Amino acid sequence: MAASNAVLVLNAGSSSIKFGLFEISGSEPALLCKGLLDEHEAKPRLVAKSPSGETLFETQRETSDADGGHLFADVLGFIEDRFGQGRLHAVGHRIVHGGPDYSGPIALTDDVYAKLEALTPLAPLHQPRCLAPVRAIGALRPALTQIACFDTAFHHGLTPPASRFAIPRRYEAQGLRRYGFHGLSFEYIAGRLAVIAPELAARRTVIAHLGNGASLCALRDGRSVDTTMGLTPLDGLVMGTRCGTIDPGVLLYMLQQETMTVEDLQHLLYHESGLLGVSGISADMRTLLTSGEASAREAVDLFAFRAAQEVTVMANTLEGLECLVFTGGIGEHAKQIRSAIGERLAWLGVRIDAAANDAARERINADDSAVDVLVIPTNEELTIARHCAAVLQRGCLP
Ligand SMILES: Nc1ncnc2c1ncn2[C@@H]1O[C@H](COP(=O)(O)OP(=O)(O)O)[C@@H](O)[C@H]1O
Ligand SMILES: CC(=O)OP(=O)(O)O
Ligand SMILES: [Mg+2]
Repeated sequence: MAASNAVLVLNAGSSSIKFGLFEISGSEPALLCKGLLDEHEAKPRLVAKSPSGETLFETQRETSDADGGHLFADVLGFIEDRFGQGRLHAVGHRIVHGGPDYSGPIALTDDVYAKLEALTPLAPLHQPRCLAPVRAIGALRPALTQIACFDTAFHHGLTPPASRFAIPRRYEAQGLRRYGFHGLSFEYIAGRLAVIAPELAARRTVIAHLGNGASLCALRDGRSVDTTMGLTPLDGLVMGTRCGTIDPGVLLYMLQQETMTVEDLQHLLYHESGLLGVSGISADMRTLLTSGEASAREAVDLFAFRAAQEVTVMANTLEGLECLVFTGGIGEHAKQIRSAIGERLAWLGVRIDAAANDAARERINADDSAVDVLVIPTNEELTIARHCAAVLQRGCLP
């Protein structure tokens, strides 16, 4: 029987479920394979690749099931066939909202699960997608340990005024505050920055995680001191289908003048707004960048305008800007977006080198830039695997 030393990591985002299988016997988790579970398609699909990107396994279901359970059965079956029965020791999950109670990873019990499920209204696009695999895997392999790793945990130390909303104080006592998200990505980037550019580790840094969801983190001495998402992952930047920061009067208008229900309004803000709403074409940055339509250009322009605007808000919290890091699907791959944001920040001394940006080099600032500008691919799965290894080593199991 194989040594039971592997952890399956599931990273359920708003537009995809990424997975990674890691061996956790050494000092750093080692990737065994990675892949994608695509349950959005009419025919749900699983693709597994080797660490170098060669396809190891691919399967497609003829029909979709409500909770994607078939795909989790497929991924567990693949792992057991390829890496040995009994090899899998635990499953680590990205859980988007940890609420006020969780400042670090925790083993999932029925009690923890119930608390996380109760947070669904604060992340309606994400929390059900993050929790569905927990339930499916619990039903398929009840003996497997499951561990929750939170997007909110990295921002847990945020303090007023950054964490505070200007509403009556009694609501803060009920937990209405800025939580922040994408923390597993920001944590990875903070750690990576300390390795690849230790001279920048103490600099005033803004990390721009630009993916289907998008947010910024103001980083001081490796810790989050401000972020653009708030109580929910709806705040801050323009996103694929989310509006980001908006005049709250618009919401009142929708409820009163458009006589929308709360459900309609939630759908409008989470699913119909952002790049999709403004372009009327797509939520996908790749599609918009190649479209010739004026509305696509305008959506892209608004995305970059708002991102640059919010970088200055983060720089204000940091009392300066010395380092800017791009990550996430758009941050890593869309050179046009990096250069558009850089141009809008020229007055802060940001200068991007066109050739370095085109080649997506790790460092893309020009020599005369007052701000170091880097592109660092994120790795939320590795962060989750590290947390799982720590939880398992501490023996903090249910
Ligand atoms: N080569 C590319 N050029 C422009 N945009 C890209 C490219 N590759 C991915 N993207 C964009 O990245 C976004 C998805 O980011 P990602 O971080 O993978 O999403 P998620 O939030 O689901 O994890 C999409 O808008 C996609 O169009
Ligand atoms: C929190 C969030 O917005 O996540 P994603 O980018 O996966 O949508
Ligand atoms: Mg993501």
